[in-house]
Amino acid sequence: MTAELRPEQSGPAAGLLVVVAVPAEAEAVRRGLGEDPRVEVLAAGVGPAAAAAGTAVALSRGGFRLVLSAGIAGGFAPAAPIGSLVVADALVAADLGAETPDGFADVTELGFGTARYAVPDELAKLLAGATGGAVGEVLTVSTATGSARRAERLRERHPRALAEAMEGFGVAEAAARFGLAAGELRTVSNAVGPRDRAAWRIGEALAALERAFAALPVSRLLQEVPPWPSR
Ligand SMILES: O=C(O)c1cccc(C(=O)CC[C@H]2O[C@@H](n3cnc4c(=O)[nH]cnc43)[C@H](O)[C@@H]2O)c1
Repeated sequence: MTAELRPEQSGPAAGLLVVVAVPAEAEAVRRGLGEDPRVEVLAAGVGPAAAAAGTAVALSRGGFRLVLSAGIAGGFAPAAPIGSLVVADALVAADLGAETPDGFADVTELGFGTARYAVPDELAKLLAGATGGAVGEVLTVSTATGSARRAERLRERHPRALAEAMEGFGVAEAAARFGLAAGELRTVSNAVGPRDRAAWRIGEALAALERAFAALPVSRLLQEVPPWPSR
């Protein structure tokens, strides 16, 4: 079912929670999945804070074994062209930290916790095998990249990054509080870099998202992925 965020809602005993940002992404995911009572789809809002809050409220109702962050994303060309699909093997908070005289320092370097959640190998392999997606890091930012220079800095710091979005790390933080692994599945709507909304291909990315979820091996995901996140 596609859930709005209502804490009092007693959701189904779904095993898989799929968290997206906006209703258009939730509709694409649900079109791909069809009516599967084992899966709940939540449009939690844009950005890591909304994603974390929405995920935590949903998980507090119980019954979930696995969480996926999903939706459209910016791709780092040429590895992740527009319309392609990306499977995360790590969810990385790319702008959670501080500017220092020596450049950006993330929260881990500052001594304040984690900036990275690894995805269990079983999960990344199952998602990639079923969808054909490229496997690499997916960056989470609170401010979408809008320049070539920033895109270049992100690639220098994260050479395995394939995509940039705004929710995955928030989803993973909430999932970890409930002892659950989180993965991320993104379809590329635009290139990470200078702001060019005319170049965005949101419809193409939403169609690719629907196809990815039509191929999702829900039973295997729920049976074969370990419950604890690995960092
Ligand atoms: O108005 C702009 O120039 C602009 C540039 C990048 C992203 C946005 C968004 O409003 C993104 C909102 C939404 O979509 C995901 N997304 C898609 N592409 C990107 C991206 O290049 N960088 C970060 N997030 C992206 C994101 O997960 C949000 O849910 C506007």
